[in-house]
Amino acid sequence: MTKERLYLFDTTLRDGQQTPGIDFSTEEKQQIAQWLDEFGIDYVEGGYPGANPTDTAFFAKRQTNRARFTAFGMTKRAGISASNDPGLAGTLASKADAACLVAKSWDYHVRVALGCSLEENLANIRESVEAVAASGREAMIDCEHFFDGYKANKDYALACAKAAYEAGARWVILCDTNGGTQPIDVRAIVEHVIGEVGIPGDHLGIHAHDDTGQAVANSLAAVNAGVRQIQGTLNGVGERCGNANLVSIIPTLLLKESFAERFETGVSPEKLKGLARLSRMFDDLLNRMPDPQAPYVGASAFATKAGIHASALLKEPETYEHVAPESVGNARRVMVSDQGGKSNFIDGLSRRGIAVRKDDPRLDTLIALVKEREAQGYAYEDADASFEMLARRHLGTVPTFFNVTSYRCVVERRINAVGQKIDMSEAVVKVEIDGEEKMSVAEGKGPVNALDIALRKDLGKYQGLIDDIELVDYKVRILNGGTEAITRVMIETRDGQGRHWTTIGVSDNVIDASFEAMMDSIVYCLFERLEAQKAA
Ligand SMILES: CC(=O)SCCNC(=O)CCNC(=O)[C@H](O)C(C)(C)COP(=O)(O)OP(=O)(O)OC[C@H]1O[C@@H](n2cnc3c(N)ncnc32)[C@H](O)[C@@H]1OP(=O)(O)O
Ligand SMILES: CC(=O)C(=O)O
Repeated sequence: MTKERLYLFDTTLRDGQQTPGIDFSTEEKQQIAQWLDEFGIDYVEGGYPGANPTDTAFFAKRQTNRARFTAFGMTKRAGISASNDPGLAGTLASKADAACLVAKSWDYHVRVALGCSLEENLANIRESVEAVAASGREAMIDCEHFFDGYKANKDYALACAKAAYEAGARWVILCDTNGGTQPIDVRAIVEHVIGEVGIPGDHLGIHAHDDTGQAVANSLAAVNAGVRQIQGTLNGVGERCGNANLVSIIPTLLLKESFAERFETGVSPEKLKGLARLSRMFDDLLNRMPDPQAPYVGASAFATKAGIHASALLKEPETYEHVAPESVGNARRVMVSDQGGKSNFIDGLSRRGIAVRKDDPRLDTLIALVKEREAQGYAYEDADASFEMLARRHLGTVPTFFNVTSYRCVVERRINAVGQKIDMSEAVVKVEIDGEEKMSVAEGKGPVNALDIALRKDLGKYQGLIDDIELVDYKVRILNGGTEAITRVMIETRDGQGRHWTTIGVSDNVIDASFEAMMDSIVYCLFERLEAQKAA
């Protein structure tokens, strides 16, 4: 069966820029446009030339190689010609291949927001499309509030779409601007536009907002009804609750039979394997934590804690995975926690090179130990190194490298003669190595930092093995309220080769919890490195 082409239109750099908290620089726009272009997106809407200096500068040259570089704009205002309209002039002066102009298609908006007659707005749409086409660019019209407009005055909304199409628009995009339309209505309205108005589906697009959490569903409903262009953004950024998330839509189109057997897009299965990376690079550029539960690409999208799931998953991954994680560049994670059974633990241990048979009684006692410690406040699912140390200690394979015989830390605030506050934290750690006691003293920015420095200052013969490690993240969580609270500390450590590991400590004393996590981190590092030396 011949597949129909679906066109992907990305508006991260335009509607995404309307997201509270997002403000791209020109360099960031260039980087994102390059990612989208290489990924196989058909249209990259780069912004609104003429509206601000960043977008005007961005459109001073073509920023994509393969994708059509698209400028946003709005239809000309009433009372002036297209050639004299300053807004349209910015769009037409740009180096864009295509222009997507927003047009009012809800009569209420024409009256209230534009303040012109319904007929004048139709003329503005026609003349603006003609001006774009005459400039040699591909013309597109975003029919703003199309679905709300259709419900309020069907004939007028349709007249706007028809005016754009008949004036030569390559694409007429039906926008759910306020994001409140339901998939069943999107489908019925799009079918009506195609069936009764006569605009073919391969000239129609959908632009959906996520105000009811259904922008992806609405986009797919529109495709099922016949549209062949989908507008959306990376990770669903966009005004208010965001736009349709292309990072969810694209794998659905490529991997779900009901779409994959009917359609093809510019994204190849090979490129799709870079989807998780693209999504994470974009979050990184935004300085945001990736959403672990993001469909397809989140760190938890193919993770399981549940013992019953892990048991089946390890026999046949398809039992609990709707698609293969590798197809989108993600990975399966079978985690160890109080929700796990033998399957989770055997998998977790074997990934760390620890072989334990299912009938080994030490496996049952290790599981019981983890569950008991999780009840006390530990959480091993993200503390990989502490889990490994716990398991290895339980199996009797971790030597005692050193003993901490005591530690102390002091926090002092002094007020000097001119009333300035001076904070000082000092720590003293005593360790015993091969019968010899060593004492280290350090000052730091706070007590945990001072303790960290003191603990790693002099570990005698082991010092060379830990010189390149540093504490890169420190998280504290209070597990119950009040001054008697139990505190959980998670520490992330990195070494000179860029390897990371996470350890955990739990105590009713935050310093003690921190110290436990730091100790696990150092012991884990020594264990790994000495084992590697033995194996070499
Ligand atoms: C649904 C969407 O997401 S549409 C995209 C929305 N994005 C943006 O607005 C971001 C970029 N916008 C801007 O930088 C500015 O709004 C500009 C430069 C475009 C215009 O700025 P200003 O000229 O100062 O106008 P202002 O922003 O106050 O108001 C918008 C004007 O556009 C008019 N307008 C709105 N939509 C349209 C349209 N489709 N066609 C013609 N005119 C329109 C409004 O009636 C209003 O005109 P008025 O000032 O005569 O009342
Ligand atoms: C054009 C647009 O962004 C909208 O209607 O939502």
